[in-house]
Amino acid sequence: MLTLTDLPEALRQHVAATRERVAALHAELPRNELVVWTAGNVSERVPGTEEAGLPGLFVIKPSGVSYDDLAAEVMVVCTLDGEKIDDGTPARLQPSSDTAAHAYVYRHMEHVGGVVHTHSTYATAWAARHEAIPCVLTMMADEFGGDIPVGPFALIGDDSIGRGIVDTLRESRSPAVLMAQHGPFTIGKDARAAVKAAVMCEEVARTVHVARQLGEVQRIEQAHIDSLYARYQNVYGQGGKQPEQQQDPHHGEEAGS
Ligand SMILES: O=C(CO)[C@@H](O)[C@@H](O)COP(=O)(O)O
Repeated sequence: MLTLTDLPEALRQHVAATRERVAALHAELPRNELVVWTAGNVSERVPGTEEAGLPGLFVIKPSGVSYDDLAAEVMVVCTLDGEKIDDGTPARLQPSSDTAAHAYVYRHMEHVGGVVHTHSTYATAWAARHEAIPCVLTMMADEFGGDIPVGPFALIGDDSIGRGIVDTLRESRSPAVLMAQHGPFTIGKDARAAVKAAVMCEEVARTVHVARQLGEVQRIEQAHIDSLYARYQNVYGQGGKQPEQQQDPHHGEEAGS
């Protein structure tokens, strides 16, 4: 078993910083009303392992622990096979029950640095119906680049959920997938981006549901979706990229391709 204290100092510092980020980001789940009790989790890939010639690692919350108690020192460090390393936490402290799903995503989507899972009400209601959320809002085009897809029903406990997430998201620009009759999983370049996608996923799930109560909704034309997505992903905010820097952040290709 890999032992944290045996790792190079630089990597130990990366692990410590990742633990701090993942612990802090878990507070965003109840703050944004995405979870009840402990029903949600955040993980982030530890940077620098490849450079050190070591196996990939990621940090995830311990299973079933209250968000009030999720300090950095109880964040669990796992290999990309989902195995807990000797990370300084008590041996009895088990990683999230979704660790296998997060690990599968990290093994099969190298550009992904963060994964989030919630059971947020409106997104989970769409998942209960096995129904993709149609791209009828500019905010959906901005953040999801189209519809939010549905993934297959899969039981927890092996690679089934992770495989369903990856197989679905590989066919979509969306950073969110609604796993049928379970709930949303989101990805991002880091854990913060994945938490943002989870917040936006619940927001648009609610808005589109309300709109459909009022009447028919109409999907935005694909050309407009592509244009909105390219702008938001590459120009929005303070970090506007120059044309040569622009790419699709979820898939590493040219935006809009
Ligand atoms: O849906 C499930 C369990 O069925 C989990 O996603 C949820 O309860 C969160 O579990 P963890 O506390 O992360 O182990």
